[in-house]
Amino acid sequence: MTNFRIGFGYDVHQLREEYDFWLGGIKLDHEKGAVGHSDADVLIHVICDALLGAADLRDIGFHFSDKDPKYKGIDSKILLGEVMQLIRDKGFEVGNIDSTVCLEMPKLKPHIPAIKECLAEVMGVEKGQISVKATTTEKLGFVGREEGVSAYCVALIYKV
Ligand SMILES: Nc1ccn([C@@H]2O[C@H](COP(=O)(O)O)[C@@H](O)[C@H]2O)c(=O)n1
Ligand SMILES: C[C@@]1(CO)OP(=O)(O)OP(=O)(O)OC[C@H]1O
Repeated sequence: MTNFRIGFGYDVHQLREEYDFWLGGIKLDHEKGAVGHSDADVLIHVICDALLGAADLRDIGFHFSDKDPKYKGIDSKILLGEVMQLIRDKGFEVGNIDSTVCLEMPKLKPHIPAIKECLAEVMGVEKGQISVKATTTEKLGFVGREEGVSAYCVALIYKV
């Protein structure tokens, strides 16, 4: 087996009024928020899945079941911290991650530095190892209708 491994994550959450909108560990000020068993932070969930996939450690729902009341409303930053521990316990460190959030509104551009800072702290890596990008879907599909938010992430990890 090589010292380098890649992983991929994809996730979707519904957007509804009267829910908080947590994304990348920060709370966005928006009229809609994401629905989930946890705080529904779609960006953190795809990072977790990419890291777990890279380390051959199944997926986020395997470790933190959405049927378990223990995780009801949980801050996804706690889950990401636990995932980092799992991959480090297996002897891996993060090379870099690259992610894309698909979201019609709000614009994420002004929030990217704060998101990177927050994720870097939770993961115990440098900000430069974390890339967060955003795109609309040009008003097409569930993202375009502002019914949901999706995200993709790839992660590179290596054996220390
Ligand atoms: N929620 C979003 C969506 C997009 N952006 C930024 O706008 C650029 C153009 O988006 P298109 O969907 O028209 O390609 C994109 O590259 C992002 O920089 C954003 O900040 N927040
Ligand atoms: C994060 C978890 C925690 O129970 O719940 P959800 O917020 O529903 O998120 P999802 O990505 O649908 O499933 C993964 C679960 O592990």
